[in-house]
Amino acid sequence: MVFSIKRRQQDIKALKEETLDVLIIGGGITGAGTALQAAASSLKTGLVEMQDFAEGTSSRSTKLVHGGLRYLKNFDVEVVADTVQERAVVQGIAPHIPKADPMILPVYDEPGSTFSMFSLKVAMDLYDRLANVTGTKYENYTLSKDEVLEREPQLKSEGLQGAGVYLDYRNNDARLVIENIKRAAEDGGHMVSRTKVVGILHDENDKVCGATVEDLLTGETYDIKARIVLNTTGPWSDTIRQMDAKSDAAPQMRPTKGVHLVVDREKLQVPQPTYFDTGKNDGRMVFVIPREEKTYFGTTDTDYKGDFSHPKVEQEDVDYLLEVVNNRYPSAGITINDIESSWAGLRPLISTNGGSDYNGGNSQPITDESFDNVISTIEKYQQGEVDRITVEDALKDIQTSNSESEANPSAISRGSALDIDEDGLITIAGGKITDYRKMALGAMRTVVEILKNDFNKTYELIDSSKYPVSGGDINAQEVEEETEKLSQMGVEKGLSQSEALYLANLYGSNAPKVFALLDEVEQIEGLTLADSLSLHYAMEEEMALTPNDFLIRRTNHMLFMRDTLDGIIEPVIAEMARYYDWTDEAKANYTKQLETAIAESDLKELKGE
Ligand SMILES: Cc1cc2nc3c(=O)[nH]c(=O)nc-3n(C[C@H](O)[C@H](O)[C@H](O)COP(=O)(O)OP(=O)(O)OC[C@H]3O[C@@H](n4cnc5c(N)ncnc54)[C@H](O)[C@@H]3O)c2cc1C
Ligand SMILES: O=P(O)(O)OC[C@H](O)CO
Repeated sequence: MVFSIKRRQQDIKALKEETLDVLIIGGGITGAGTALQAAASSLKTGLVEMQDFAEGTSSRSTKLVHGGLRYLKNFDVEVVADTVQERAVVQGIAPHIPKADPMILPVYDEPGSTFSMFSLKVAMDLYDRLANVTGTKYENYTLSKDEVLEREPQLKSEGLQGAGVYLDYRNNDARLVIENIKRAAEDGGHMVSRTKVVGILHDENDKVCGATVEDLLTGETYDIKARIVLNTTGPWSDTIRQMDAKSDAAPQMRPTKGVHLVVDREKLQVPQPTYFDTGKNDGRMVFVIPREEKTYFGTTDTDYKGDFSHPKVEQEDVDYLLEVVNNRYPSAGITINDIESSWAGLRPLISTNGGSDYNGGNSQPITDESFDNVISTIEKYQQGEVDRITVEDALKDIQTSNSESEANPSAISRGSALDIDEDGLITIAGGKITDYRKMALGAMRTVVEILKNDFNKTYELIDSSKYPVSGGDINAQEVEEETEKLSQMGVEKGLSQSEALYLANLYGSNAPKVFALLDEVEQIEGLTLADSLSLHYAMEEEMALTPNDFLIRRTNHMLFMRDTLDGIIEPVIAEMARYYDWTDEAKANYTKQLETAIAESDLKELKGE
């Protein structure tokens, strides 16, 4: 399958001429996952994305596939139940992407601790039980204070009580999006980036029947006709609904900004993903995660009102995260000058989502007393000391705290909501990357029901829990062995072992297609052979239209390989200019765009450089 600028032109032609079953607005993980299920189920499917695929929130996450252990404190059990169970499903359909990587959660005796050692153990047991991890090699366990310090000698020992260790997964968020998009395209979906919805179309009955879009590469606008329009624009969800003149939906989104900073691993050595309270009694927890030869940490969680396409890292974000991390790792002494790269993203939170209802509830966070009472009651129930009624009574007696959630974004549920407006526009917003498939399934069930009832068109949905994304056709139980075998195919084609393994890890079952490019692609001067192949694969099979697309979202060069980035900018731009036959002006514009992105990621302005 070719997924290049040539395919883009074919898809645009089809979008102008066909009436789609479903038009999806937004090419982040929610839209991509929905498009995969729609196209795989043979619906006439189109998706338009105004930026690059995943350029919104879905490339700016903490890059975990996780259940959100801390959400249990808000008693968001349904969100945790859905997400923690989905981890294994996502790993099963995209085995080359999420990787099991147990999280260590140190507990300190300080005001506002999310967990005590006791409640942490019960929460981890609940977490494992919800995900059927109990009794497996990844079952949770606790560590004494000394055992924690043995693993993490840089960690602050004062007040440390011990730690819990429980299963979660690290993820490549942007790659998960593009592999969903590629699979949808392979199955006949028309997936078009740099195409912005600028209007919603209605029929004579004031029902939504498509959208007007602008091709941001050519400036052309055209109409796309569709039986159903699905709004999966995350933080922009209200913007789309407000664009719809027939929609009377009240705004529901409460986007909050989250920032991550990256330092060299030598600066901050953690053996595995580490997750702890900020120590500021603010209801926040922060991750510190090893990735390639770096360590990244985050996040903040602050209400945001700026340009959704361009959330920036501000001084107060840096100050906050440095204070938290230097407090937990006193010997690290990290300063802004140690920061090599960074990113900021917007959570698509739903403001009414205060608590446990997975699809948009409205309870508030519960008091510590209620939380501890429920935890101890569950513990007694598990020991057989009390019956189910007692547990149910404890749940019924939950007292919610004087609602802090107006002030505290971290107390807002990470659940999602699916809304259908009067004119038929469907919006699915909120949620997380981890439960994207379930969110998409919820949307697709609604879509096929409407197609059947209103258009007499019947479709059977595929089982998306077993339908691999592009690159996911490898045995999920033997990822390492299969990746090793794939890499050997690269070695046989002349790649070094390390380059072949790098490409096999990145592309999964698509790696042989990348290796096959060796028959037609010469090593580009200034690039490794692996990067030469990767760049051509990104342009021919992953719709990488700009240097930023390749260096930030198709690979980790910008964020986690900053040391070598400067040396490859020139040859990457030159090869893309040649491949796309850019004018000098276009080449200058893309160069400027990349320089700006790098300067922002480096925090050049904040460093006073
Ligand atoms: C700091 C942070 C950390 C997080 N960490 C994690 C994590 O580790 N694990 C996890 O599971 N979740 C995490 N999340 C949550 C997760 O990232 C989001 O829930 C998810 O990415 C939202 O995806 P989406 O597709 O709904 O939105 P987006 O990814 O934002 O996609 C919406 C898309 O719509 C496009 N769009 C908007 N308007 C238009 C228009 N008019 N026309 C065409 N296209 C348009 C935008 O360009 C954008 O690409 C985190 C979020 C943040 C902010
Ligand atoms: O939404 P939060 O506060 O759990 O933060 C997101 C994490 O960084 C990873 O999901």
